[in-house]
Amino acid sequence: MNVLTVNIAEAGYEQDKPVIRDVSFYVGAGELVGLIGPNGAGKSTTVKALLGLLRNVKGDVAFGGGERRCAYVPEQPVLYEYMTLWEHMQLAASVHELDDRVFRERAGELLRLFRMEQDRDRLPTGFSKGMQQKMMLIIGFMPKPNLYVVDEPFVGLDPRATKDFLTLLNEERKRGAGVLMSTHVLDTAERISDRFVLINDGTVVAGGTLADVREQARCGADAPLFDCFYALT
Ligand SMILES: Nc1ncnc2c1ncn2[C@@H]1O[C@H](COP(=O)(O)OP(=O)(O)OP(=O)(O)O)[C@@H](O)[C@H]1O
Repeated sequence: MNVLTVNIAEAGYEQDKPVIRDVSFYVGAGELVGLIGPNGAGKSTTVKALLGLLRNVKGDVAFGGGERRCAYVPEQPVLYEYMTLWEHMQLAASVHELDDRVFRERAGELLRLFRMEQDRDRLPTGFSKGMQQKMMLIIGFMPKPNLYVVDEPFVGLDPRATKDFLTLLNEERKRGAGVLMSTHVLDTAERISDRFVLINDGTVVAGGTLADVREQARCGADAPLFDCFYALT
């Protein structure tokens, strides 16, 4: 079963000025798909298009797996200045209609995991960049969705937080959640992704497993993802 199927013919910010073209891929239940490509290639535009945040989209996007469809973890934290971490978490819980017992249980686990228990009643404007990013992850993980769309998670997180995040993501994948992860950190992407979608200049230039991508890039059987990326872009 696919938790996400994307068939975008065209999408962009202004009418008749498409930024991406012919972008098609899927994310199966339990799969992690790495969305990779150079700066300005169209990764964020693809993510915005599939989340329904762009007006000029031609094509179809289908979410599978029933309720609690999708959690989006943005690269730039989105936060309310006058709300504490705990209040942000409560807001997310109410948006996703979690009942209070489930909310408290998950909220406690997530605060513990990301070592933010001491910070729950603080305003996030006083948090470091990494702490703000952890806050976005906590909020994203709370509803236990079928699909996670995660934008560049590795840049602000320290090694310990990265490991905790990946551990949690793996647990979620075992439960059947799929993940679409946009990133520039290719060695990590290579290690954790089941498949890749490589975007360049607004369109998909390669896709599939690492072996598929190596073949499409005419790279050798041991070539790292970085070399394939370089060859294809
Ligand atoms: N709000 C916007 N309005 C108009 N054009 C935009 C807007 N945001 C991005 N673009 C254009 O869309 C193209 C693709 O940008 P996009 O942000 O999707 O790239 P990206 O692959 O996410 O890059 P990066 O790795 O740098 O984040 C670029 O040419 C960019 O200038």
